[in-house]
Amino acid sequence: MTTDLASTEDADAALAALAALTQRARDLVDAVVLTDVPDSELTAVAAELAALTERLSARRRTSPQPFEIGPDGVPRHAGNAVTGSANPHALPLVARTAPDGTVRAELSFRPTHEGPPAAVHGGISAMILDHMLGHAVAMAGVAGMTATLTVRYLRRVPYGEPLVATAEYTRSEGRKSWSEGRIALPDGTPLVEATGLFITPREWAQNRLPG
Ligand SMILES: CCCCC/C=C\C/C=C\C/C=C\C/C=C/CCCC(=O)SCCNC(=O)CCNC(=O)[C@H](O)C(C)(C)COP(=O)(O)OP(=O)(O)OC[C@H]1O[C@@H](n2cnc3c(N)ncnc32)[C@H](O)[C@@H]1OP(=O)(O)O
Repeated sequence: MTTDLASTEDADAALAALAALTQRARDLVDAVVLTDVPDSELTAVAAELAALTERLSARRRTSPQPFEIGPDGVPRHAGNAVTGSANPHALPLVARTAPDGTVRAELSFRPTHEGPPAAVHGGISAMILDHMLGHAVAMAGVAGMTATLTVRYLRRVPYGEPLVATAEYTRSEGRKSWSEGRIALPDGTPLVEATGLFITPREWAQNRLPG
């Protein structure tokens, strides 16, 4: 088994293996957050984890898996902190764009995302909305960096329950574009709303996308 993603022939298999490892790492984080085993067991597991970390570090990249446009024309970014299949920090969020340009993702937070007791941290909700709003402007053909993000927290965001995030591009003026979105209960009750200004850096506007 190789982890050398430079070889296109092995890239898909390596990415699948990395995604499987990443999911194990998420499961591990969840187990750490919720564990109630005795101290002696915590110490033993910590020693095993140190050994595993050393094995993974035998070969290290200098940055996460890159942003790329897949063979299907769909952008993917395995290393992304929100969507990345190869990033344990990612939910991962799977955002889909409808023909009308609306971006939609079904998601469920976990106890590891707790901020206030029994609720999701507001910064985590903002991160998801930042991504959703950024995705909406990107799908409108005006990808940009977040310049401002205004978040309104309407109701406590639960974890462990199915939720829906949606976002729409609203308008552009030159290199500035705006979008809006929300995280809601499946019945449409909004929990958090956001509006954002995204600015297309000069070099992207000249068709030099990042990556
Ligand atoms: C990361 C996206 C990759 C996209 C790739 C393409 C396709 C992808 C397809 C799907 C991808 C799916 C989702 C993508 C989702 C992304 C969401 C996450 C995005 C982030 O998580 S991203 C990290 C946080 N973000 C930053 O790290 C920004 C740091 N910053 C800068 O990189 C620069 O600062 C920049 C570029 C913002 C501006 O730089 P600049 O040099 O182009 O701007 P300049 O000074 O020329 O200003 C031009 C006019 O904007 C006004 N202006 C400037 N800044 C403003 C501000 N902050 N607020 C209000 N107005 C502002 C000026 O006042 C002027 O206005 P006016 O023309 O009216 O005078």
